[in-house]
Amino acid sequence: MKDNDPTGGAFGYGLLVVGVALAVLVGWSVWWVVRYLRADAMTRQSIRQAVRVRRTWKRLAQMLKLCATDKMPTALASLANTDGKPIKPRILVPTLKVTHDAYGVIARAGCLPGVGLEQYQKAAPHLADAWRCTRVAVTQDEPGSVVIRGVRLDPLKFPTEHRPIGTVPEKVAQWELGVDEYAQPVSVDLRQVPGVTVAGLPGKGKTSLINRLLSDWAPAPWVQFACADGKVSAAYEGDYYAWVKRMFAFVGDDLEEANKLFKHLVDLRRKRSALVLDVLGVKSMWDVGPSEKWPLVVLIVDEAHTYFRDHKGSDPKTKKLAALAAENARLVEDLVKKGRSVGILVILATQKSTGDAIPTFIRDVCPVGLSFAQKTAEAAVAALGEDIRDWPDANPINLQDPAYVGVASMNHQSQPGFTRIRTPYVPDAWAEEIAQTTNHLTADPADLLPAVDLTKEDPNDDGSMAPVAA
Ligand SMILES: Nc1ncnc2c1ncn2[C@@H]1O[C@H](COP(=O)(O)OP(=O)(O)OP(=O)(O)O)[C@@H](O)[C@H]1O
Repeated sequence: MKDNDPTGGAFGYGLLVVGVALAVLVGWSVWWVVRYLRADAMTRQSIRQAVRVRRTWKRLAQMLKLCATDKMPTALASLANTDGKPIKPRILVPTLKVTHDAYGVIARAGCLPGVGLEQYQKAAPHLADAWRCTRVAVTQDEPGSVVIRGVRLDPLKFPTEHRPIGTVPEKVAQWELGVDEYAQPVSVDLRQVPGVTVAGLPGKGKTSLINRLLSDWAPAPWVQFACADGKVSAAYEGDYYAWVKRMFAFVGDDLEEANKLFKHLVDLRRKRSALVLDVLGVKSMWDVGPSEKWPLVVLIVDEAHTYFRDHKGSDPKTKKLAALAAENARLVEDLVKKGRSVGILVILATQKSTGDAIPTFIRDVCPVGLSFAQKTAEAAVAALGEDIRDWPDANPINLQDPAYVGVASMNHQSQPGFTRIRTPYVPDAWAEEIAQTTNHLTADPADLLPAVDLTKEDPNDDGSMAPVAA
């Protein structure tokens, strides 16, 4: 009887398995083809690169000495070895999982006895050659494997754009900056940071960088902005015109006006210092985070040298300007040195990189520094500090090529070295849209505080006036 034929049943079952396997294979191939066809030209190249990397890995790993040799036979091999011949040592090839993005490949490679981070890092230049990458970096984020990032194209040379989404950022005071030389996102946590300096030759992207911070943060009720733009006499002449209504204060290049603004902010700093414990119940605002009632205050000082530069001359007008500049520097120093715990952040930008553009006593207390292209090694040092001399690859004097407009070198006091970042361009129209939809959030942070008497003298404060809660 045909129905009871066991070979027939096994055959049918086998056909079914083959059919399912074929269907899976076809489904998987279609998925890949669709993915490939939908990708842009750069990503397609990366997909082909990833296939090549996977295909050649076994051979390449052996040639680059990234394999290990296991001379000890396994129990199974010993059992199977009935003819008594010596058992061949096993060559262990590290596992490799490869993914891709527009810039190149990201591979996770397994570690083996004697083959770890150090060996992979040594092999990185050869991996770059074999995989046809501009750069390869090897890092380790967990024991047992390493991440190999290979970029076929230099992400620093590809201009990008950023469209702000107009919603409150998920993370408080997180500054999304762009991508590094391996196309990895770079952001800086500006909580607890009192000052940031931004330097660079004209037209290299300083304003666009600050525009992004404004666009991303403006929808948040926990932030208020003030701006001193030394490039213009009136707001409508400059880059921040669209933002004026989202700012509780704006001044142009008038030193006296700027002086008034800085004094207002120093008063705010002193009031907040007097009130922080009473109002927030903590000594530092960052213990509870900024809020609508106690917002983070961001002061942008663009073309900072306008307000601080030395005025030389003995006529009364020059003397007055010199005195104002000196006082401005002292006031801004106060904000940077004492503003952190009460939620004040100062961002200073300048085209000029000399000691009087951003006085070194202010620059050195700003934990984050960024510099776009610079013309001379001295200017790079003035912008980023002496350490930049030890990091020639990251030196902003190498960013003068027009392809690097929008690329900055950054140092952060919490980590050694410098990171080069491709910052995106934020077209004015997109920034204006955000400014318009968020200007109802503007409030002067001083108006949000209870009254404080700032005139009482505190004998413990070096003879200066200290505020006393009223
Ligand atoms: N991140 C960027 N990517 C690509 N192009 C950019 C970027 N940032 C700025 N640009 C281009 O450079 C021009 C000048 O940029 P921006 O005004 O930001 O420079 P700046 O350094 O602030 O100059 P200045 O010191 O004169 O104010 C922009 O209009 C834009 O065309």
